[in-house]
Amino acid sequence: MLTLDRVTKTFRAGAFGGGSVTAVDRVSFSAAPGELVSLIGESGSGKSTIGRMVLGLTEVTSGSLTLDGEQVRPGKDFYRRVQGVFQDPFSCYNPVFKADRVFALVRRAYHPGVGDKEWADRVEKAVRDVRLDPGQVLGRYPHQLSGGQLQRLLIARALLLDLRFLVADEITSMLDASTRIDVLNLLAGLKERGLGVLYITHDLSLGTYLAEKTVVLRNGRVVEHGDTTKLFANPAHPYTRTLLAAVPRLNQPWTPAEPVESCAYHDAGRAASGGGLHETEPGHFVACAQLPACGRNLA
Ligand SMILES: Nc1ncnc2c1ncn2[C@@H]1O[C@H](COP(=O)(O)OP(=O)(O)OP(=O)(O)O)[C@@H](O)[C@H]1O
Repeated sequence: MLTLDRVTKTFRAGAFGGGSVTAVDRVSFSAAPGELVSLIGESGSGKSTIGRMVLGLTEVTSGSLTLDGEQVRPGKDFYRRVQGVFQDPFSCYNPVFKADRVFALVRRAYHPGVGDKEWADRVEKAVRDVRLDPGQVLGRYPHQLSGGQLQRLLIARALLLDLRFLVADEITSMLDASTRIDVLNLLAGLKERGLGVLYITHDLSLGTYLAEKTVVLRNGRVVEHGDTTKLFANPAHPYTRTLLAAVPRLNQPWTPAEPVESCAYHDAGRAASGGGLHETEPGHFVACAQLPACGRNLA
């Protein structure tokens, strides 16, 4: 179980590091084994910073982030259980080495005692598990493989570890529509094996496809979270409603949501109960309970 409890990340920013940016502000949610949690928000809302903290790549400034009750401690044992897959699969491979060198690196680091035949069998199984034909992909250089194939090889690489949790950060944004669905189906298969997944995306429609839970972020804060079906059927926060209404149209520029942070109730709500989230229905939480007041800014 991944648990974030009021996790905050502040970066130093500005000339000589004099200023600071709060990229993530008291974010709380959890992801159980076999559950996919979709983290949605526009650019700069803090999604990747959360993903990086879960992966132990960025330190938490305050709050608690635990996996199965233990604080995230980057190291070999941790990365056996937690892995990340990112947007640009090409950047994860060294172009001068064959793509399946990523498997050899896993073997060297985590399974040095496994014999050649057994390792080859494990690699073949992992590659088949991500619906690739080993004969078609092994022994090839990255430029000889498609983005979708490379992305799937990275997931296969993760499967060779005792994986409990996967952070998938915009993994489908560089893929064409049909490959995107293939990769999403793959994530669905991983969930069925009991893997927890944090699925980071700015694409609402992809978020709903697989996620049990959705967390909507804005400027580093959770504005709404909960059961995906409930949240999409009955979005309570004006920002979520704006996101849902903002389906791109060919002849219309996308209009970003108006600020709602000035809403007095929003701040009062936060003060009232720490995280400030109000349960609008069982399993559905919103950052601001006096919604019409917030909505005023969006009217
Ligand atoms: N290392 C850093 N130093 C200073 N500020 C940072 C750093 N990393 C991120 N930020 C800031 O934190 C905020 C959140 O960034 P983050 O990359 O988490 O957003 P995001 O939602 O993932 O955006 P995108 O969808 O564009 O990737 C931004 O304002 C960003 O400029």
